[in-house]
Amino acid sequence: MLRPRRKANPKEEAIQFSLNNKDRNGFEIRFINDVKGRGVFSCTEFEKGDFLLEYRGDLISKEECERRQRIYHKALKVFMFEFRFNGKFICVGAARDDGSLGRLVNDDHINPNCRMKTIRVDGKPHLCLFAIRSICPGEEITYNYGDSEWPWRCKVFKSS
Ligand SMILES: C[S@@+](CC[C@H](N)C(=O)[O-])C[C@H]1O[C@@H](n2cnc3c(N)ncnc32)[C@H](O)[C@@H]1O
Repeated sequence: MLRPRRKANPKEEAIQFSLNNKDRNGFEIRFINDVKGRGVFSCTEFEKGDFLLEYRGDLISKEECERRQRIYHKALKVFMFEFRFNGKFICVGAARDDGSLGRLVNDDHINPNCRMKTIRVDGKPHLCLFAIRSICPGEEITYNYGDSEWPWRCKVFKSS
């Protein structure tokens, strides 16, 4: 008799994809507009809780992050993701375009469909996006970048 297939545990999936340095299938990059640039869109359905993508890059210290911020052009500074882990400020620097998708996910502080969580893999932190509600094919993947005065949040965009 066929047993129902066990649904993968989202955290285990996140660990596997992080260890393999690979993005999962089911997403595409689209150019949105000149202000937002590119974004990541779902090509399939996801359920609340599913693991989506890792924000991949170099795991660096606060000092190295500040050094890179000093020399980077402003277009690259936006790829530095600073966070706290074990009480220390550290950073994932994703300025180098390695073809991964997590670095291209845009901000939405009003109605995001996923959330960034830090998971520990072999003692190291990995930044992973998990769905906070069901996601339909064609939806843009977004998360809340956090409470900061992000310049685009106060702009009123004219619809054509
Ligand atoms: C980590 S990058 C995300 C990928 C970026 N859209 C691109 O094409 O490279 C962050 C930058 O994307 C843009 N961005 C992200 N969320 C946005 C939003 N809600 N509205 C406008 N621009 C946004 C801003 O320029 C921000 O500095």
